[in-house]
Parts: sequence; structure tokens; C-alpha cells
Amino acid sequence: MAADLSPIDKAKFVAAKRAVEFIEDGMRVGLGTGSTAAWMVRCLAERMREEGLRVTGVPTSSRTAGLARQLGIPITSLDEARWLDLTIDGADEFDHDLALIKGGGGALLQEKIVATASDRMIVIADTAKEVAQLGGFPLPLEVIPFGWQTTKALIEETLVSLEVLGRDVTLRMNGERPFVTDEGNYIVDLHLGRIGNPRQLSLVVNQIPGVVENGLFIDICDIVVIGHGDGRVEVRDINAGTVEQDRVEFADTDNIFADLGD
Ligand SMILES: O=C[C@H](O)[C@H](O)[C@H](O)COP(=O)(O)O
Repeated sequence: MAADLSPIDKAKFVAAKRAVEFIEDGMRVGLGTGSTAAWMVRCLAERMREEGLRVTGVPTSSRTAGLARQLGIPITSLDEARWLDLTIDGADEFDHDLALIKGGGGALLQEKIVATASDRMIVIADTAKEVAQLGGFPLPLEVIPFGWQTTKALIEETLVSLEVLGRDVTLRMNGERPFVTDEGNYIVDLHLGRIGNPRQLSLVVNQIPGVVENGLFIDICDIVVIGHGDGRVEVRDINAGTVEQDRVEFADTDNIFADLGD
């Protein structure tokens, strides 16, 4: 079955498979959202089945909660867990400081809260997610529906005042209607091309009334696990300053691939 996967799915799978090795018995683990994180949830479920590993998951979206329930992973709320040992999540982009853009799937708010409430955050990604400078991927901002057009105009003014080059700001749609997050908010995407100063941008946009949070994750991610389609995996630890090369085998994974459907 593994042979039927596209190289990109194989890359996501091997990153996820390597990352769940960081999970230890009894841990409280933040479960990220998106196609890469869904592989991680499947790999975690497999470890729990095969090794009797006991873990409590805190999902970062209704989608991830649904998948975890389906696979029999016990889940709880962040309020119940309070603090987590580890969060494993995907990303839309990461740079060499492990600053991230997240929120391509609209889950950035819960993801940021959960990752910030964790001792460590591990990002899992395929090689295409690595960039020299953030911003090629549109930066999502979660905004309150009330007065969103005013908020959007204020965001545009802010980009002008920051002398940011790309200033195209679009409301994310779901067909004919605005996309609505799990928190009942809208998302506006900032098509910037490049972000010269992510830290400044993150601080400034979060000051705009109506903006709930933005998709820049700075100084939050500790480790990135980068998967390749041929099974190679690279583990970069920003705090330890280490880079480890590894390999994940595709053998005996049919029980994971059997429930594919994300
Ligand atoms: O809102 C979605 C999340 O931030 C995802 O982790 C991110 O968009 C990456 O998703 P994927 O693994 O599907 O590329």
C-alpha cells in the first residue's frame, strides 16, 4: 500500500512516523491539524495499539478531534490538561530559525494556543515547506466577523505604514460564503510574497482591533522533522543546535494506510 502513495505523502508519513518517536508513555500531547498532522495522529494510534503506549491528546481542531476519536486516542481539552509535554503539528512554511507560517487549514488560533502551552513543539514537514524567507505562502489572520471589512481596511493601512511590498488582503472563502474557523471567526490571507521582519509584523497586526491572532509562529517551534519521499528524514533541533539524518522504512505500515481518507 505504501508504494501507492505519492512522494509527498510518503514524505509527510516518514516525518510523522519519526516525530511520534519523541512521545513517551503518559505524555499529554498537542495534536496538530492538516494533512501532515493527520499522518502523525495515525502513527501515534499505531504506537498506542502496538506498544500499549498511553497518551492523552489535546486536538487543535474539530477535524483532528474527529480523527483521534475514530482511531481510539483518548483526548481532552486544553483546560483539562492545562500544560502539555509536547505538540506535534505541520506548517505551511518554516525558515532556518524555525519561524513558521501556519493556518493554511484555518486552525492557527487553537494551534498557537496549544503549541505555546507545550514544553516542546515539533513541526513535521516535507522539503517543500522549507523557505529562505517566510511570506511566499499567504499569511492567515483570524479576525472577528463583526466589522471584518473595517478590520481588513486597518490591516491594509498597517501594511502600508510598515512599507510591506505585497499588500493584497483577501477574505478566505468556503464556496460562496466566508470560511468560518472552529472559533466562529473569519480568516483574511495576506499575500505578501516575502516578510522582511516577521516578529514586527506579528506584533503590529495583533494590535489591530478585530484581529484575534496571526499565523506567524516565532520562537515556538523547537524541532523540525523533515521527510523525504524516499524515506530519509532529517531532525533539526534549534535549541541543541543538532541535525540528525535518519531513515524510516515503509514496511509493515498497511494498517496505517488502511484508514487513509483525510
Ligand atoms: O491550519 C492548518 C495548519 O496550520 C496546518 O498545520 C498547515 O496548514 C499545514 O498543513 P498541511 O500539513 O496539510 O500542509
